[in-house]
Amino acid sequence: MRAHEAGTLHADLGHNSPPWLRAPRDPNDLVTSLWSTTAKKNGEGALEVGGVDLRELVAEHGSPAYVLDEDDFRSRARAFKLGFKDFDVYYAGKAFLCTTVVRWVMEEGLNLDICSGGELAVALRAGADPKRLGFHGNNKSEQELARALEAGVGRIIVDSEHEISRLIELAKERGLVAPVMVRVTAGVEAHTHAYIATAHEDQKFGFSITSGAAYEAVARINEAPELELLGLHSHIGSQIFDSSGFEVAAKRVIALHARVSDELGVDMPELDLGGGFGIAYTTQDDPSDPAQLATEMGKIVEHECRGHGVDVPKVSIEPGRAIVGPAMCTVYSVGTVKEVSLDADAYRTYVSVDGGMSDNIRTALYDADYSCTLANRYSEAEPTLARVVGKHCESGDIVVKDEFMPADVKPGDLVAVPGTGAYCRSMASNYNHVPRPPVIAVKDGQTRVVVRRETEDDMLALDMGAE
Ligand SMILES: Cc1ncc(COP(=O)(O)O)c(C=O)c1O
Ligand SMILES: N[C@@H](CCCC[NH3+])C(=O)O
Repeated sequence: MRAHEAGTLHADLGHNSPPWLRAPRDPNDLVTSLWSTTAKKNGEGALEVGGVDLRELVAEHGSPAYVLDEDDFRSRARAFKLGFKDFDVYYAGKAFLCTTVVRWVMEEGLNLDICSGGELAVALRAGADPKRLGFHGNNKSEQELARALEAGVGRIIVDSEHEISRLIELAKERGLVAPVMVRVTAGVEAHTHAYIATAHEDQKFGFSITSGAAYEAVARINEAPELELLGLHSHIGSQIFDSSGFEVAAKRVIALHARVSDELGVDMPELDLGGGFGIAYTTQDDPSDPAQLATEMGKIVEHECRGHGVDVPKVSIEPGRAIVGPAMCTVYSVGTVKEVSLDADAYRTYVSVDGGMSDNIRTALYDADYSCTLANRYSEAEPTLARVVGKHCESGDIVVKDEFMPADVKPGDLVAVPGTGAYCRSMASNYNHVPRPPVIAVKDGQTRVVVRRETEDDMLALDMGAE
């Protein structure tokens, strides 16, 4: 390994590294704001989460593994519940869902947002009260809708005229009344990656307020005896820090809410402003705390409702990432380390780990930034700018684009990546027939496997030609 002086590495890479990256004084230090609350380095420099030394966790359960800090998850859920005390809080299960998490969510007094028959099945298997479920999706099938109706799901968020027709038929056949919200598009350009923004006009979700489609959908639902109109639903996107997007969306949605009251004489009892609250993946992200968000959102809603002369409806939100994201980290084992020359003086250190884009697709898909730390030992070595990559057959198989790691990082070391709770296990794949890692809950020095590691037999079980 070439020797480097801390502080010169950034210059070495020139335009290949982000301008905000600075070599840390000590690459062993944990940037605690990026980690779950119980994460710390012990006397030997090994990472502990929930009182569990990750060296021991890997010795027992193997790597890679997602490590879920139960206390952290519960305290973030509770912070939303308490911060948004006048709201209903729906945990967005798409971020990460398993039966254990459904039970934690219910125990902490939150409701649950689901968006497929599969997520509904997990919620029901966990014993969730169906009334506390909100069912999303732009293309729910007849079977999914029928199952939701029969189970008694508390709200179905309708997203198209076809779905309204489908639901009327299904409810009529069953002699039921379906409680519905209307997903509207507020025409907001949220400041986030294009693939995770959902309130601009040119995308697949919702009924446009601007075009009049949202008003027409509401009027149609209001006329249908098989449907109970609960209210409007807006979700502007994900990983959002700038509250102006929420403000503009809330104004437009409440204006529609008021128009419905004026012209149809219907005071819809509810209003959902969605999720999307950003978390810190690197030191560049500065998230707001739930109480502050609640105050800001509550003020906007009240101000707008007062301005329109309508009663304030029961407001709900749907945070996913902000609850589970920081509660999990992924621990990997290093397999190979390589120095790659970029030009005359610059090079990059590639640290290959035993997972990659199959357990975290976000870097490849959204150009997302992550950070990491050496998790099994203290190192005296100086920091070197490294790129943590996976084991897949893609050059875009990157887990952490840029991070300063001790220059003596070597095969057999453990590397842990914080902030992997949301949209990592839930978006994991079997690419290259790599089995998906387990989710291991940690608390008070104990581990509990809440989702076991996938095996080759699990994968081969689907292969009808296998013996
Ligand atoms: C309708 C809806 N609600 C809630 C969420 C949760 O978003 P986040 O995990 O960013 O809070 C999403 C995902 O973006 C969503 O589509
Ligand atoms: N999957 C996205 C979030 C969008 C979720 C659903 N609307 C992410 O990883 O950031």
